[in-house]
Amino acid sequence: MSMSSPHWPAPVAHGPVDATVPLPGSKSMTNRALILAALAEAPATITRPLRSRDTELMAGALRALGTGVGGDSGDWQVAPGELRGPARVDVGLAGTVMRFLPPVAALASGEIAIDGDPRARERPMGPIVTALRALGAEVEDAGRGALPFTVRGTGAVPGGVVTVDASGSSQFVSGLLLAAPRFEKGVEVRHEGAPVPSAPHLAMTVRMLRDAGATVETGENVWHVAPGAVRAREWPIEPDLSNAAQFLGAALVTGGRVTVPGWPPETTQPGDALRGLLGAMGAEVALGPDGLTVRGPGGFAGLEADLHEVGELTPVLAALAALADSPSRLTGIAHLRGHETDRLAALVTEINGLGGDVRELPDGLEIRPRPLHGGVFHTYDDHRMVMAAAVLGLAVDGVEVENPATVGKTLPGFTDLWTSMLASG
Ligand SMILES: O=C(O)C1=C[C@@H](OP(=O)(O)O)[C@@H](O)[C@H](O)C1
Ligand SMILES: C=C(OP(=O)(O)O)C(=O)O
Repeated sequence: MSMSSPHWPAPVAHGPVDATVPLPGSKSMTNRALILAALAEAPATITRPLRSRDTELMAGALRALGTGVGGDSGDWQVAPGELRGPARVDVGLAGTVMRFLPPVAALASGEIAIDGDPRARERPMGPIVTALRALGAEVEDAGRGALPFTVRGTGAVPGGVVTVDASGSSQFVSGLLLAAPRFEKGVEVRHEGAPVPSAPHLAMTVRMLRDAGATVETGENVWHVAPGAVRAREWPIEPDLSNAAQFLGAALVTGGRVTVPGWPPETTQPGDALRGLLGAMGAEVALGPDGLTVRGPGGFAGLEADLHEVGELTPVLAALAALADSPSRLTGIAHLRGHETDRLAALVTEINGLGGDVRELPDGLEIRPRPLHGGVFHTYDDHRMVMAAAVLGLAVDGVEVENPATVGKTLPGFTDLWTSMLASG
């Protein structure tokens, strides 16, 4: 369970920010690297990993299965071991752990009991459970296709072809693919259903598998991973570009400048789409050797965008939209109802609670800017609700953020980073 903490008064910006904000590593890359390193033939190092609740949970889960994951606060040294139970795995509220770990547990011998936070039991899991069974693993649940469940491993999984409906989460596909080289026949995942969200995250899975020496072929709604060894290699982790959203957004809200150093010239991270999205809102965006610099011209426009591929950017973009000069329409994000919380409902309730005008659409949000007032902003154990609240607080006096510590899911030092950014204005 995440700890709750006293309300955080989100600071108002009293002038344009002018700051360089180095960011910790990507959650999505760190948790993929941990899985691939645990499945590899030899020890390897993950450099500049994210150390946060979600990644510590992944490290803990892999340790519980017999993997060595060492290193106090910086790099992680991963020593693959024989995967075995009995073990208990806590996935917290981490989508990457609840969807990526069970296929690894299926490779272990013994019973692996998997559970998480109360909300984790409500997040969609059915396609992973059904697919693992179809691939030859034994999974015992209460018939709900949800957490908690137990994987009874025999030390090997036959693998083969499986059809899933991954319209609810790309992580169903990624989870099956990441462990697939170690399945006896490899795995071919075929998707049937409404479109799979989060294409960049799928590209990240394929890229990192290939970086580990796996043979991966992809087509439309089909991914094939051949059986084979997973190569040990160093995993350098890029800064988390999705976690850049609120800092870069602060440049837009205050008419200031924010630079995020280390922004990769080419990446599979969805946060890279911020360049185009913030540009469409009127930001001046420059990618160079110093990193990504965003400058706000003063006022800024709303956004009409399909965020299906970059859903995790929604909470911060919605907060920006509430402060913009014109209305916004964010679509393609029905699947956010299954995220840390129902993000569409949470954003409507909390922004409207401050006097906003946000309406829920079948697949998104319509946001009409209005003068906002202070009040308590509830965060529903969702790190990105804390980030969204901070953006609103830049321009609205008296925003009190409930349980700010929940931001530690992916960015434990957030409030300090935020305060330092404002201090350097
Ligand atoms: O694979 C990943 O690392 C992720 C995939 C996405 O999940 P969904 O496709 O469920 O939105 C994203 O929202 C999540 O934050 C991280
Ligand atoms: C949806 C998110 O996380 P998770 O990996 O738990 O799905 C997110 O970080 O916005």
